[in-house]
Amino acid sequence: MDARLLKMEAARAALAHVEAGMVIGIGTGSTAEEFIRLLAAAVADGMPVTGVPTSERTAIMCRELGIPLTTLDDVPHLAMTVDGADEVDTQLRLIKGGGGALLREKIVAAASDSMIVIADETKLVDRLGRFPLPIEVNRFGLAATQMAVLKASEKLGLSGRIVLRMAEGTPFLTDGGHYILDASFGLIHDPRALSDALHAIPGVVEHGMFLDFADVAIIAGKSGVKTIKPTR
Ligand SMILES: O=C[C@H](O)[C@H](O)[C@H](O)COP(=O)(O)O
Repeated sequence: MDARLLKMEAARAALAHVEAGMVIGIGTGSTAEEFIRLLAAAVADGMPVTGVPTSERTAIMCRELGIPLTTLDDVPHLAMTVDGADEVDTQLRLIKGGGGALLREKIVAAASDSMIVIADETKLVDRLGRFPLPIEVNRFGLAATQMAVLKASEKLGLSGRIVLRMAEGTPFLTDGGHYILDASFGLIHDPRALSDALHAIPGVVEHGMFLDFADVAIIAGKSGVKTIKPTR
């Protein structure tokens, strides 16, 4: 079964959690886009649902497909958010931000009663860190922030390349107008310590580790769809 079909299966299972009248967060990325297509079909069939998009890219797709949208300014508390991930570990800690949407995704997830993660089985890992960690940083003082990230990670015994994400020859800009540093630290032994260290750096806007966010992960694999809940 190809990856797209698996993503669709996970998205289909997530749609079963959506109830009429809900306002839900809508994630970003290729897996979230499978969910958006299915949600749009449900809306076209008369299901009253409103979405809060986690990126401009998601907003554009939702509008094109006729999903009604609102913002956290109008609805600051959501029933749930459905989103993909770059990595999911056994405790349902995530790495997100491969598409650069991590900040809005985290804000929306934090405003939601529950976060449902949808992914194909290639995203499941024993320990986070195979996927480079996206770190969203303010454009001001980039080199100083990059050095501070390096020093903080070295203190935690992590090493690896930290590179500025580029897009078509220029630095990639997030929806919030920030840069992304992609940090290839390798396996992250203590995600909480790294999270705290990154949050202590003034130029760091947010990082892509989602710790204690996901309530359910719906993982589609060759042998079927399974639902994982955190052990915390
Ligand atoms: O910034 C992007 C998001 O965090 C995505 O949810 C994540 O990168 C997974 O994307 P995909 O479903 O395309 O693998």
